Amino acid sequence: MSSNRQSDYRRGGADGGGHRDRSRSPDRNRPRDRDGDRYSNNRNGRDYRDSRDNRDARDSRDTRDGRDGRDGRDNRDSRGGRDYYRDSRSSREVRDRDRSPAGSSSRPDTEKDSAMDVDQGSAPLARKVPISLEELIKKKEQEKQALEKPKFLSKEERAQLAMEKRAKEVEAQRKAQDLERQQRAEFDAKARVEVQDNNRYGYDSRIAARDRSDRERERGRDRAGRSNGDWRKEPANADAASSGIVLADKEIELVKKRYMGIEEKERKIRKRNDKKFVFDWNADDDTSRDLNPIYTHRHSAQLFGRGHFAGVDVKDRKDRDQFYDKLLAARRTDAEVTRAGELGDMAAQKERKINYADRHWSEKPLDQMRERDWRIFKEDFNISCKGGSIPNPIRRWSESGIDPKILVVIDKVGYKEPTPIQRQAIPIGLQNRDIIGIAETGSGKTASFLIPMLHFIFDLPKLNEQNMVHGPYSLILAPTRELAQQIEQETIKFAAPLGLNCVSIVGGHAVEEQAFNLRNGAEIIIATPGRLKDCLDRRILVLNQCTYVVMDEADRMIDMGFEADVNFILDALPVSNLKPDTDDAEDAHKMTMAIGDEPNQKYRQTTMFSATMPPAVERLAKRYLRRPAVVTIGTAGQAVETVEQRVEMVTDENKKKNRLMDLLKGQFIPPMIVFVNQKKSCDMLAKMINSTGLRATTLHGGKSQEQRELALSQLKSGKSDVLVATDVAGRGIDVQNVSLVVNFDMAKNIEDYTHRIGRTGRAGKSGVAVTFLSSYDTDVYYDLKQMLTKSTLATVPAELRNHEAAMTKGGVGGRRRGNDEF
Ligand SMILES: Nc1ncnc2c1ncn2[C@@H]1O[C@H](COP(=O)(O)OP(=O)(O)OP(=O)(O)O)[C@@H](O)[C@H]1O
Repeated sequence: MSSNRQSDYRRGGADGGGHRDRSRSPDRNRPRDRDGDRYSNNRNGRDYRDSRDNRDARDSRDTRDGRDGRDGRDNRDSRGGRDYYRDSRSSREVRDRDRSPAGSSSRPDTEKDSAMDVDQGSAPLARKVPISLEELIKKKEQEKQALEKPKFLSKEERAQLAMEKRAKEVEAQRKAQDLERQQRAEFDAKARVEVQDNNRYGYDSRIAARDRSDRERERGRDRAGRSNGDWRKEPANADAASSGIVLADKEIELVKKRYMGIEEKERKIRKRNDKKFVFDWNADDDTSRDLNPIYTHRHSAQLFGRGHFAGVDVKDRKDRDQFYDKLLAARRTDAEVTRAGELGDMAAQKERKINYADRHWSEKPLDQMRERDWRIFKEDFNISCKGGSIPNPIRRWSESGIDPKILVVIDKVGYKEPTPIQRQAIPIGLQNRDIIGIAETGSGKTASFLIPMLHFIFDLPKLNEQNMVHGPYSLILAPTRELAQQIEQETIKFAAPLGLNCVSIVGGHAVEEQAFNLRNGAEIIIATPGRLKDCLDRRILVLNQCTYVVMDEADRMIDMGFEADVNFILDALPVSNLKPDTDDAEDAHKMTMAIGDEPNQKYRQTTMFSATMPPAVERLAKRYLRRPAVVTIGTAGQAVETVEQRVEMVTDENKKKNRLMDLLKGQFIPPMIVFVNQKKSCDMLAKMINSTGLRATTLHGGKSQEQRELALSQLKSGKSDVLVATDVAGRGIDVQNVSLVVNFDMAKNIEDYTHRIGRTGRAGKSGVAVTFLSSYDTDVYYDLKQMLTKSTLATVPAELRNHEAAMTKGGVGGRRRGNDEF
């Protein structure tokens, strides 16, 4: 071994002993360069690359060999002057490694080192002397200091260390895997043997599975008993538990979240108008599950028997209730039982009483009707009234207090139930009070004044030779001949069976003829103002004993310029029976009594009825009516709700005609009425309609009375399909079952419009009214718009709704004919 060393020395020359060692060392002991290549085995040692590692290695060798003539201390100094330090222990390891192949010394490292250092520092190898104690201590001290110095590793060294560490880890992992693989292989082999055995002995795999699950559960319970007693948690932790780690649910969730990337629910951002309370924590943030024991022992519903609600056994509950009932009953004394019975009876009686008192008015006898019932009753029929003490309305004809003979007639006529206006106006009329009655078209106003009038006349002495010369007992004024005649027909229906005589005095007929009709006297006269005035003027008729006056469609009479005539007629009435303008006029008792000593003398009763009551009528009312009761059904002046109002904007005359024909030949069933504003338009349209196959007839002021009466009777009898008329037929004309009214020309004012469309939808039946509206009708745009808006069966066309003239009362572009003009 020493000869080897020597030869190495020789061969190495100036390269030094370090090089000798290297040549002998196996490859793995060679230092590596930065790329990991091993340095070449350079013989002369001069070709070493000038890498830091090489320099380190060379330095360390030079230091040991002392060939460069410098002592070890210098070397150490020079080493210390470099920008890095080597761990003294590492140095020793390197030295040991270099020396170990030589195996020349068995001395402890420290000794060797000391010896070498002494050799290197002071003398050549031959003069080796033992190291002194001081030096040894000094050396130890130096080494200790060196150890305490901070150590800095180069990047390569750090990489080397990391590589070694990783290699160790990989090795450990590989070993663990090998072990696991081996265990599994053993387990599989064992399981195969077991399965073979089981099959051999017919062991059912399902039983095996069940046993296995039983065992699992048992194990779970044991474990749960040890921990917190919640064995249901165990399966979730089974894997962890098998590895000796029991994780809480929360921890498992966190682990999952970390490794499986469970998405965090986004926190709700509270909006301004959102719910009042928005909690800014998630359900997951609730820690009560971990901390509160209530969650560890959750309650599960206990169900008893089939069909019972969770946790409630109905039968059991019933039994228990019965038990307590029996117990309470047994404890009660006889006196208590009797008292309880009495109290129960009293309560039941009280309830019956309340229920009885609260019955609907239709279930109560008249004498049990309370103020509240009458209020409800009036609301039910939309009745409103004002003016003094108003009697209660009529619920049934039988309760009305009307003379039974009249009731028989009413029944014969076929009026089963009174209409709303009849319910309120008749009892007021029977009290001999003055009335203003306003109700929609076709609502039975005629009977409202006829029935009290007949009742009134019944109290008066029968007309005979002596008293008939003083004229009729009652007078009905109507604006048009047709209406007067219609009222006459209606009156005859009631009066004739009662033995009362009625005569109409209207224009168009010879005065002589009417005088002839009056020859036998008449309790009731129905007249138009003009002709009646004529008759009064001519002394054909006197009104000396007339005590009941009706002005039907009073507003129309004024509208037609009859106000002066009406005044003349009313002034012709006797003044002796005028009501006083005091509270007595509202006193029913005083008003029904005879005046003074005259047994047949009664106060004059004056009534006015219409569907519309414009302010001008009030002037008339103030002059001739005494403390009238005003009865209104629904809203004054409103069109009847049974009429569907349609408005079409058609200006062009030809288009209007075409549209009219479309309507007449459409879905509507005759009779139908077409209103125009001019007489000539009536004839022209009737001709056109006749040419299409429909039968049309006309009614206007230019026709003879016979022609007018014929036209109306033809329409009523069904001989004509269409009546083309002016406003002459607009008021009060009652033709049954008119299905369609067409305003070919819009009426001049809203009142006329209301009466025109009221020819259909009468007596509770339904009808349609179509109105052609043009730019010439702006005067009525506003009122029409208001009326359509109020109706539930009408729609306002956009052209009308947005029209300038419909925005303000009176419209634009023309002056509205005001009521005060008359
Ligand atoms: N109580 C009633 N029961 C059944 N039908 C009735 C009743 N009262 C009136 N009528 C009928 O109703 C229709 C309309 O009656 P009426 O002509 O008196 O109405 P109106 O209110 O005077 O109408 P307008 O305002 O158009 O003159 C008539 O055919 C009449 O016979």
